[in-house]
Amino acid sequence: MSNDEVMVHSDADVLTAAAAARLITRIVDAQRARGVASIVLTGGGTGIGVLRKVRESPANAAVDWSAVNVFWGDERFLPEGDGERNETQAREALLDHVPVDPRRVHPMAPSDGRFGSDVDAAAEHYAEVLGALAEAGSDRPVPRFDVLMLGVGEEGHTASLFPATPYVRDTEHVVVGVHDCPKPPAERISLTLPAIGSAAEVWLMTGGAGKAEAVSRALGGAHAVDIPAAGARGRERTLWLLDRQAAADSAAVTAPATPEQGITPP
Ligand SMILES: O=C1O[C@H](COP(=O)(O)O)[C@@H](O)[C@H](O)[C@H]1O
Repeated sequence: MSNDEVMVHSDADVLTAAAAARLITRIVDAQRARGVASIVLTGGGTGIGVLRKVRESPANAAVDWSAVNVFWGDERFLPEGDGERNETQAREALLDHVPVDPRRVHPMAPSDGRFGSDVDAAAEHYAEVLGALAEAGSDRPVPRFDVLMLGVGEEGHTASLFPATPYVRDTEHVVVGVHDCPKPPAERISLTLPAIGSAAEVWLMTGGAGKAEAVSRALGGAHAVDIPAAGARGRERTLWLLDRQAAADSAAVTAPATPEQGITPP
C-alpha cells in the first residue's frame, strides 16, 4: 500500500505555479535550518515550467540563491548549450536569472566535454561529484538532497529510467550512463532509483491526459521495472503534484470536488 501524498491542481498552469511556491518555501526552510539548500532539478515540460514560475514569482527574493546547491536527476547526453539539454533549459528558465553561485551548480557532463562521447565515464564522474559532497558521517554516497524533483513520461519513465531496462533495475550505482533510450536522445545520464531514494523529499510532477495511465499504474502499486516512477520514493516524503487530467485515471484520486484538493491514498 502506497503512502504517497497526492496533490491535484486544476490545470497545468496552476500546477506549475503551486509547485514553484512549494519549492521556494522548501528552499527557504532548508536554508533556515541548515544555512544551505540542495535541490535536484528535472527536465520535461512540467519541471521546466516550475522553474519558470519560480523566476516569475516575487517570492523568489526570499531565497538566498548563493546558498543553493543545484544538481540534476538526469540529463540528455548532448553537446554543451544544446537546447534539448535539461541544463540548458533550466538555465534559461531560472538559473541565468537568479544569483546562484556557479560553484554550487553541478550539471551533468555534455557529450562534447572532457569525457567526449563516453557517457559511462560522464556518469561515473557525476557519481564522484555527488560522493565528494556527501554529508560527513552519512553512509549515503550523495549529498543531502532537500528536494528531488522528477517528471513522469507517458510510459512511466522518470529521470532517464525507462521501463524494463537494466538501468531501472540498477541497485549498484548512484549514476548510470543510459544507452539505447527509447525517447531521444539515445544516450542519457541518470540517477538510479536508490540514489533518488536518498532524497529527503521526492516530488513527482506531471500534467496532461497522456500521463494519466502511467500515474494511475504508479499509484496503483505497479512494479518499478514496469513503471519506473512507481519506484521513486523520498526518505521523508513522496509527493505527487498533478493536474486533473493526469490524475483522471487514478482510483485513489477521485475527481476533485474543489478546484484544488490534496489526497493521500488509503
Ligand atoms: O526526457 C525527459 O522527460 C521526462 C518527462 O518529460 P515531460 O516533458 O513528459 O514532462 C523528464 O522527467 C526527464 O527529466 C527528461 O529528461
